[in-house]
Amino acid sequence: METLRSAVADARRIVVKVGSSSLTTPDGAIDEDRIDTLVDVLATRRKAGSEVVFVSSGAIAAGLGPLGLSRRPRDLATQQAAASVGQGLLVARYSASFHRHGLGVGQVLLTADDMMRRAHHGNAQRTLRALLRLGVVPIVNENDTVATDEIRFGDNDRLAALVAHLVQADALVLLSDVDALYTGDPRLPGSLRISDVRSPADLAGVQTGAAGTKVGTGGMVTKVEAARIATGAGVHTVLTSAGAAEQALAGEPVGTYFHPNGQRPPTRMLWLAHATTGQGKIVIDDGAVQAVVHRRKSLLPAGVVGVKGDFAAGDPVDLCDSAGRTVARGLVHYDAAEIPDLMGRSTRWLARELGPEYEREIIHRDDLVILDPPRSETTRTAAAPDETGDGR
Ligand SMILES: Nc1ncnc2c1ncn2[C@@H]1O[C@H](COP(=O)(O)OP(=O)(O)O)[C@@H](O)[C@H]1O
Ligand SMILES: N[C@@H](CCC(=O)OP(=O)(O)O)C(=O)O
Repeated sequence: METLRSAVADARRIVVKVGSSSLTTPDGAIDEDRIDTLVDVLATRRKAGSEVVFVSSGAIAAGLGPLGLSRRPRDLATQQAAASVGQGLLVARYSASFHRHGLGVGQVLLTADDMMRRAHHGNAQRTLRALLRLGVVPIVNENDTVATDEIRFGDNDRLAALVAHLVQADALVLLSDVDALYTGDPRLPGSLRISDVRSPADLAGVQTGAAGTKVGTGGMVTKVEAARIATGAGVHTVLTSAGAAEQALAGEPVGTYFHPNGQRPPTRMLWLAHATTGQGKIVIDDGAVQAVVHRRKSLLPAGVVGVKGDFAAGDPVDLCDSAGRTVARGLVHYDAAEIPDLMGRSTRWLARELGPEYEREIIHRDDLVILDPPRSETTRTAAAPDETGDGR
């Protein structure tokens, strides 16, 4: 059944993401022909009246050639340097390519850390809306030069899903070097194309491997996760190859179509759940699990039984139950070093003994997101391949 694919063709606001492998040549240069072909499709859609937000990877890959590097570097600083060189070249190329159609572009670089903080989140949303209103095509990437290992996405698939939610897009199209999701690694015999995913149950038994090239990062794992985030927020999602972009945007039965299956939750909470990594852990007792998870209350010092890691007030931290499962994530109001003196105490006692400023919650409920189902490990899923990664 392909009928809902027409929603992609009809989408008034659409996010299109393209991966590094579809934009650059194996020797680390920008593939100008492929960029022009893709831009032709996006520009045509824009001129037909839809608002298009373009999430493009490829900064690191495009910086490799000019820096004389043959592979994605191992260390973060050199990756960031490559991104700094490549991002400028990439956007210059896009700018020239969209200019052929009389369209302007605007560069938008985001960090996960920024997006979950209320003020920054609002700024990014306003800027993207203004760009769309002005008829410009926003070109989004992670702000690689400032994102550190702890806080960065690494892959752009989840970033695209969260941007789709941020701009309230109707559809998300993920373009890669593979034409669809397969039941297993498409390079292996016997793997079959999956044309529709209606719910997570349709993914049972599907083998999603790591990146297939030396420049891509997330592989299918992050694309499927991105589709889950987007469809869970009501966004129609298609995964296919960059070469099939035109057909995908036209609602034709190419690639894999992920049916929307949820409502839009508050955007900032989505970023907190999917874009951040807990900078430490706070262990809470069973009563606090009940209060926070089931009754959606703030976390008070009385329910805290342990603290791990070295975080500062304002950081995202994971809340763990006594079995060690991460049940929630939130922006903490205290430094890690302050918490041992507070835990187990009532806020009234703390205010009396330490002063009124200690009457505040450990995490306010407005800054808390419940992780359902609970996670046994931290959320990072995408590990960037380095010089030891397998190239093709
Ligand atoms: N089940 C699967 N279905 C499709 N592709 C898969 C699957 N498992 C692993 N892959 C690999 O994932 C790769 C795409 O991921 P990646 O290299 O990160 O792309 P991009 O740079 O476009 O983000 C494909 O080239 C393919 O080899
Ligand atoms: N922000 C990075 C994205 C890294 C990356 O390789 O992402 P992807 O190709 O989408 O798996 C860049 O522009 O190089």
